[in-house]
Amino acid sequence: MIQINQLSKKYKNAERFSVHNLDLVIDEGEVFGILGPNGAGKTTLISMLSSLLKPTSGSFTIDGLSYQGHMSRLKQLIGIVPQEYALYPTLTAFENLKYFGSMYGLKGMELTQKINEHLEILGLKPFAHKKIQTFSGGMKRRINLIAGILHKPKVLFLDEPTVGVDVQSKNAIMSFLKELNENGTTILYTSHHLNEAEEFCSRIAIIDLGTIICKGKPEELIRNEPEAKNLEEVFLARTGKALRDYA
Ligand SMILES: Nc1ncnc2c1ncn2[C@@H]1O[C@H](COP(=O)(O)OP(=O)(O)OP(=O)(O)O)[C@@H](O)[C@H]1O
Repeated sequence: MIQINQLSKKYKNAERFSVHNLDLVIDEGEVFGILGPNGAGKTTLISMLSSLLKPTSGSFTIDGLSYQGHMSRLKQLIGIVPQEYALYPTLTAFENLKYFGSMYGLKGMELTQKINEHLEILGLKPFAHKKIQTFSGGMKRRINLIAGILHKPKVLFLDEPTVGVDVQSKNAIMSFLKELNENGTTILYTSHHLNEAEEFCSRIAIIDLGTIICKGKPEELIRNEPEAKNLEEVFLARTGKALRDYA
């Protein structure tokens, strides 16, 4: 479903590559987790795959399509839920979702129905006509998520979808994502919540300094790391305890 070949990104004036010669294959129907310390290159990788950022070198295909020459078909195929809110604070939840849906060619009754259906599932129906600026972080995360999936993408890219939300919002988001995956959406997701990733992902890659340092099923990674009892212990054993500050 996603084939990544020797993908690299070096930002202008940067001293080092943020993603370096990365190879990865993600199969249809997977929930694939990209984990790594701050600055490891997770957002850079997802932004390239989402066509938001141009690679320095290397290539990738999604469902057999490369971003060169297939941009509009690729955009229809993928959904993006970025780490930063992409919402307009002075518009209502409904107006925001109408805007995002229309960007993907949805309109009329079909769009209204889809918006209402998703607001209902994620517990936001009573707030449909309230402005986003009055929403809590958890509510904004759920709207951000709906904005990324209204067009029923085959592949969904999520950059830390549960950062800064309470347990209730986190549960609502995760059970929604599980259902999406069960209905056929392939998911690529980044998170710093290792327990969540251990439970949610079919496979995981731990990346550091822009390269993959290990990958596999969560249980395999734990089994292969001497003395590790969970993914957090694998993560620390593989990436070390030093702080990761670069600028
Ligand atoms: N626009 C940019 N210009 C220059 N360097 C950048 C830019 N964006 C990111 N970087 C650098 O690229 C590296 C990877 O950053 P990236 O945001 O992809 O990491 P990350 O794994 O998503 O981190 P986090 O967990 O903190 O979100 C970092 O060293 C960062 O400083």
